[in-house]
Amino acid sequence: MKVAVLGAAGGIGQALALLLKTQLPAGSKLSLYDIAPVTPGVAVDLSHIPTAVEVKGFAGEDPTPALEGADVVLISAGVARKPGMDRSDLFNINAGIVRNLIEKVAVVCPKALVGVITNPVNTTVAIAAEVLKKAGVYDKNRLFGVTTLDVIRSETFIAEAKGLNVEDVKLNVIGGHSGVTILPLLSQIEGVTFSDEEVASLTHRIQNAGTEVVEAKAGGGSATLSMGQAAFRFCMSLVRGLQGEANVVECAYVDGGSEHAEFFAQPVLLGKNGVEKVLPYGEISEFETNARDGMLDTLKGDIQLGIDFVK
Ligand SMILES: NC(=O)c1ccc[n+]([C@@H]2O[C@H](COP(=O)([O-])OP(=O)(O)OC[C@H]3O[C@@H](n4cnc5c(N)ncnc54)[C@H](O)[C@@H]3O)[C@@H](O)[C@H]2O)c1
Ligand SMILES: O=C(O)C[C@H](O)C(=O)O
Repeated sequence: MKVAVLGAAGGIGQALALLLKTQLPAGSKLSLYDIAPVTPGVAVDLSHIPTAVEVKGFAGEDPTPALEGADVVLISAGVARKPGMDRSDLFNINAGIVRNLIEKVAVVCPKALVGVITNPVNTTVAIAAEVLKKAGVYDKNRLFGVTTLDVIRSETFIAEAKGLNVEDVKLNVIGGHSGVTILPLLSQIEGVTFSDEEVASLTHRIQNAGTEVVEAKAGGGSATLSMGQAAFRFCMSLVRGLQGEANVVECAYVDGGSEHAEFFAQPVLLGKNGVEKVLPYGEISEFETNARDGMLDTLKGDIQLGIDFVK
């Protein structure tokens, strides 16, 4: 199993690389790429940790050596938000970065499962899809927008608010990954009830949790450590699916034939070819129905921006 992290010298990349070095299955290869010259050094640093995972680092303009033979590619290359910015403000810089990296993926490892972390995810995933289509190698089952941070935040905040064991909180978060497009399905959590006020305030907190971190870091970036953990969880689920494990399910932003939008975050069953099956997200409340329907113009606009960028 070979996992490549693009953007590996950054805040997310380094946290993710550490988790992967310590917890990928024995015999795996971890390949780190970033334009930053420090990247081979990050790999040397990690290589002193005694695990059976081989780590190599690559810097410079060309990610090709890092991508050769990759089964999974995770992309966190790009710029992060500062206070006062929306994720969409990152489009001007990050759209081109994701396009260029995916062009290389299309040539070097077109069968890899690709997880896009770089914001604005609602748009960068559409960019990735268009680039892969242009190259004639698009497989919708192999491309994912990583929305796992919304899931782990929901689990954490709900457990805190309701005094639950966080291990027992399981839920789907659907839609996309920004503001109103993030929709946690609180009504589906078993064994708890929420007042209307709790639903409104928890939903709002989950939708704005990225901004909560951006403001707390006061210009020093956005979520990196929690995102490292979220990307790690998602990557391990991809790996477990590739290895043939049954019943591996995660929510992710995929081209899954949704009636709502071309890309939509919902639960997917993972397997040897990426998405084995797009799963229904189940019954939802009236509040959630209104929130879902209300997000769609925003989500579709974000997706169209990505399609237009490549065309
Ligand atoms: N999907 C999510 O839930 C989620 C969560 C947090 C952050 N993010 C996004 O992830 C991205 C990275 O965040 P971060 O905090 O790690 O930022 P960071 O600035 O710490 O790291 C980004 C890294 O990307 C590298 N980079 C820039 N251009 C590159 C290129 N062309 N090729 C390879 N590497 C390149 C930089 O050198 C840097 O090391 C941001 O766009 C951020 O908004 C997404
Ligand atoms: O909010 C951001 O800009 C980063 C990330 O998308 C997050 O949700 O923390």
